Amino acid sequence: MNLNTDTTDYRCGFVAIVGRPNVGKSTLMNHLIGQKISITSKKAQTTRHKVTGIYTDNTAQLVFVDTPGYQTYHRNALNDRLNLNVTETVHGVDVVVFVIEALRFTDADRAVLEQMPKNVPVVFVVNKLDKAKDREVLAEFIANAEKEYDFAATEVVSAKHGLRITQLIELLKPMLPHSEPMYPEDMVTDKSSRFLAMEIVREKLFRYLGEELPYAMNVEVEQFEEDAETGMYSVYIAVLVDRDNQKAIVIGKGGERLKKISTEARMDMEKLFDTKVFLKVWVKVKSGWADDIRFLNELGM
Ligand SMILES: Nc1nc2c(ncn2[C@@H]2O[C@H](COP(=O)(O)OP(=O)(O)OP(=O)(O)O)[C@@H](O)[C@H]2O)c(=O)[nH]1
Repeated sequence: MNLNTDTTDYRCGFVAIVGRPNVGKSTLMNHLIGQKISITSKKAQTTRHKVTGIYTDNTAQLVFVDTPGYQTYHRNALNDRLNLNVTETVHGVDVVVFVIEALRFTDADRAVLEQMPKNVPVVFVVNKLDKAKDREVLAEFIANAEKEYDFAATEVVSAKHGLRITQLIELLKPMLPHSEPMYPEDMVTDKSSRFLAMEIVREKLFRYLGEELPYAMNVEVEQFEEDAETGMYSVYIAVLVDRDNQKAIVIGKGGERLKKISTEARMDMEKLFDTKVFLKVWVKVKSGWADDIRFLNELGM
């Protein structure tokens, strides 16, 4: 791409994607930037870290910050930290994208809206358009939902099916300040490979553990090395759980589950990093960690 960034017309700014768990924020961001960097799962509350995705074209650069789902139950140190993260993220951005599911506007959605700063435009994005077959019902739903907040604009999309994503980008552009791009044009994230490797393993854990997955679980990169000669990566990742029986669940019968998780994670990493990857994943027991603020700090959360 040849960027014509010396004109004063170029726009660049920060966009926060917010919404209650499971409305499709991560899926939306993946489509917005055209690459899978934020993890998605059928289960709620999978995004624990702020992930930055960057979209660049000839007229604008949109820097997306993905926020963890807003959760009002299960209060512990970890969730307090998550909620703090949402509030911190929406301050200091140029536009907020508030995502809901088509035909569902719940109290949890309202709770997220209540955190919006008054001086930042909020774009209302109705996701899962594919689930709203009756267009008249959808129009009525949107008209009612628009009464809940003074939105700057409204857009309907299907993140999963990649519908109307371009329209959303075009809608957001004029809301950003005139500025040169902040990041190089070929950059899609400012997260390190180390972080991305961890996110990939977390995604596989959520995918393969289903309902058995305890929320009190985290993933830690113990070692991440690139061979200077071959370019091959060696990645050592620990999965931290609360109890021995949870460790057994993650490992699975005869080690089958952990093997599947590791193999798929390695394949995803090889695609993303465009090199061969040696990956070792193991499970460690760490009791009570979800309530240990100092430990959260050590994890960089
Ligand atoms: N039918 C349909 N499903 C979707 C759409 N977008 C996302 N989903 C599904 O909704 C579920 C949740 O998507 P995520 O992107 O993980 O949601 P999230 O808001 O990031 O969730 P948290 O990380 O829990 O905050 C996944 O199963 C997605 O495949 C869509 O446009 N249509």
